Amino acid sequence: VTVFRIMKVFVRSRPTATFAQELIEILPDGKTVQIHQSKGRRCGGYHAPSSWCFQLDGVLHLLSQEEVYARVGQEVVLGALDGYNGTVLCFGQTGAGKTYTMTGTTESYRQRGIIPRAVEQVFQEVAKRSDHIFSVQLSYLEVYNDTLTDLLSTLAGPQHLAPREPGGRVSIRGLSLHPVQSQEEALDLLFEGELNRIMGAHAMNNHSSRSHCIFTLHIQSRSRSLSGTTFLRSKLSLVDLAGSERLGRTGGAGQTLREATHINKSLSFLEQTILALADPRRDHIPFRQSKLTHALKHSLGGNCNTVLVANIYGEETQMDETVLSTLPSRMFLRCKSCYLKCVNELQVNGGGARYQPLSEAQQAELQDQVQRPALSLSPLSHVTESPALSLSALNPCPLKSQPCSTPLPSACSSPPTKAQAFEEFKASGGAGLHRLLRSNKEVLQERRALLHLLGQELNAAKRDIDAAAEDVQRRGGDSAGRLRGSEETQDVEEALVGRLGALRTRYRQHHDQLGPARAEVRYCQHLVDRCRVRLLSEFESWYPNSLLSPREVPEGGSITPGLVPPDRSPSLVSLLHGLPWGGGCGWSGTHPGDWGLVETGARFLHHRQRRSMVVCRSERAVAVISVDSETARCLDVGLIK
Ligand SMILES: Nc1ncnc2c1ncn2[C@@H]1O[C@H](COP(=O)(O)OP(=O)(O)OP(=O)(O)O)[C@@H](O)[C@H]1O
Repeated sequence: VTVFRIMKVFVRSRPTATFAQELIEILPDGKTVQIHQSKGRRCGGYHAPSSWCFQLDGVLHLLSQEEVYARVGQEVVLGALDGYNGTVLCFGQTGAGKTYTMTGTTESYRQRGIIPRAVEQVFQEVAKRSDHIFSVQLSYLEVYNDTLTDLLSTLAGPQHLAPREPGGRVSIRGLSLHPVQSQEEALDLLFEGELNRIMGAHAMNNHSSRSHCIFTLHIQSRSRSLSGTTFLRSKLSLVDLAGSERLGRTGGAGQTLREATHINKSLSFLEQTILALADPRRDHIPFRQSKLTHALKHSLGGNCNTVLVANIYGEETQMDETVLSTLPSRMFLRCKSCYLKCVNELQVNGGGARYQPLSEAQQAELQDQVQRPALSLSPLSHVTESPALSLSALNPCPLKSQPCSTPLPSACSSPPTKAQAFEEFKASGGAGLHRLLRSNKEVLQERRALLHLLGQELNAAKRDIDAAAEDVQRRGGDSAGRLRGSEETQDVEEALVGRLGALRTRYRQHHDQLGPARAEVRYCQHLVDRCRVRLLSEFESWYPNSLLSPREVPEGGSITPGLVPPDRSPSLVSLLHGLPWGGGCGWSGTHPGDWGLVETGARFLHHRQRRSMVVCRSERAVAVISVDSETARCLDVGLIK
């Protein structure tokens, strides 16, 4: 019978200024949540009880990343180093903080999540447990629309493909395993995978939050002293599940609907699998129902420490999603240490949310999945084939001539170069990201300076040790020749030896700080790289849109500020020349079909139906001009001084 070694369930709430404390009540024991619903409110096709009470292993409300890790991650990591599989799994609605919990934000080192902290702890423990030989390998897998992608397949260098062992510990054929010797190496791979995920998401229409991600450390250890002891093997799986959403809520069609269907189906299968594992009467566990559950085989049942973190977004508008999709999921209800008592009406309602019955087509697809042979991995071709997100992408577009710097009415057919457009982007749509990049760079510089200082101190300590050791040696020689046995000599020697000991301790302390400091610099460097890639990739999607003609933009669609249609130029030019600051606010495109950038800070705001709004700014005033797009007549000018 498969049982969980330890199963814990936590709820983590994302902080919000409008936390619905009337509806979500956290009891003082820190382990109980009561959800209150207005009576008779219908949720998902059944009458919800008016009040639900969840008893958990902990409610992580307004806790820092460090505190969350201490409650959620530490024990699982220690278990993994002792040879027990461990899994931490975040689930919950979109935007509730799963990725924040698992990986953390790009904003600061302090806000790093469970994965980087677990990596840090693993290597700290490995260093401590010097009586054992450890080897650590790493894999990073993404499951999107029931397709598996190896997020580290792009890496050159030493890597192993996961073997298909007869006993079947690793069952995903083709998944690359990367040996890692240190925290830094492991974090490198984490960031590499994240980068691939971001770039893949960019290439594939931003599905980053629509995929499940499994970051796994494969740990193997053996005692150094006991010969003949067997290797202990364990897997530490850190799982960031795609956001659960009800299909109706997403309101999507086509790809969005397909994604949502896949997500919900795979989450439903995961739930069934966990329920089956938690039920001692079950002898068959349906791991092969979906790629996600297959990939998590050995990371859930058996001798596994499993921690579920239900991320919730505690705003009133999110209540249905929180209550329906996250808390009363049956997985959540029946897990060993989590039981639910419905204060009022649970028995009447039979408890638990019900999933929609599967349609015939869905059943057929499932049948097909079940019968499909072993999983295969799709190569990450979309990543490598996507346009390179490097600075070369910012080279001026060949179609465009020199930037126009002459004020109108001189004709100039040059819309902004790509590099200029990038500057514009950094000041507008990408301003937040650009600020973040700058602040991350500052943090990086600070950490680098600290590391440098530490290195210098370490070198100084080393020099002092060498000098003191020489001194000890020299005096030892002297005393052997001349002063042997005198009390004074013994005192001096003792003092010297004491000093040497103190210097060595100082050296060791600095040395111990060096590893984490290096890792921190690496981490910050990666944050900077990641921000840079994000900025570039967002620019790449912004840039073509910024060249759209308002006539090509669907009604009500947004137009990137900065560009105005050239065939409106005569009226605009005269209009702009009529403004209080004269012709300083010119604009450049005049060729039909071409586009011009309004210079000197004038911006095209939006175009709706027949109206275009242009904002021009000078040092003295701001003008908002409304133009009829058909006749190019000025409809209205507003001046703000
Ligand atoms: N505990 C928290 N403290 C501070 N900010 C948070 C917290 N949880 C989430 N956030 C912020 O909320 C936003 C959404 O979080 P996140 O991306 O982690 O959600 P998610 O559940 O992973 O969403 P998705 O399912 O779409 O991937 C992010 O900007 C994140 O930084």
